[in-house]
Amino acid sequence: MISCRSLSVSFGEKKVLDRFSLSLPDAGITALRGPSGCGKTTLLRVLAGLERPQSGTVSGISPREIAILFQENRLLPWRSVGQHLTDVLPKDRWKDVSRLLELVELGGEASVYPPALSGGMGRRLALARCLSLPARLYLLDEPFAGVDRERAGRIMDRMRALGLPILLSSHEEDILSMADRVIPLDGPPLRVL
Ligand SMILES: Nc1ncnc2c1ncn2[C@@H]1O[C@H](COP(=O)(O)OP(=O)(O)OP(=O)(O)O)[C@@H](O)[C@H]1O
Repeated sequence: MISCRSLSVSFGEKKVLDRFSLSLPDAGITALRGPSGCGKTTLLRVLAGLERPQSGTVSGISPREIAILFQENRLLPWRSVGQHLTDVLPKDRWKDVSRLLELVELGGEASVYPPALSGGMGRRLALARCLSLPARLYLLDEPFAGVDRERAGRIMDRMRALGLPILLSSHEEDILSMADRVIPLDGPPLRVL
């Protein structure tokens, strides 16, 4: 089981995580809930090994087994939608490109370039690229920013059907209500699931 125990992170005087604990099941969608600035991204970054906590431990997974979707899309304007996936997939998995694009409802857009995508389309491309990476845990930071609720719901259902282990952050109740379980980050200091 993937878990973190008693994580504390401060930036200067500011305490962002205070002895935070969490256990994640092997499959399903877990959502972190909390207002802007409460530490959702910080927790994802600690799990991914991008931020070192002042104390506490992460166990059951190594950063190399994690794929992360950052809050920024980080798309390349000179690579098409389809190329964003072939750039990260090994050649023997290029056959999966259409399935991944359909998962995020970009099936007809493989030859389009990022400047021609809407904000929500760009977000869905970044999500498809993240999901195309092999991983034991997918960390998705606000995966549905700019994506309408109905579409986000359909995409969540498809991700759930694939059995992908996902930890996502959101402050939108609509998105949180579609997760299998929700962990509040704005509650009491020690939380164990
Ligand atoms: N590298 C850093 N240096 C200083 N302060 C930071 C740093 N990273 C995060 N913080 C602060 O830590 C707090 C939590 O930030 P974090 O990005 O984790 O919040 P969040 O819950 O993900 O917010 P949002 O929903 O807006 O993305 C904020 O007050 C932020 O300013």
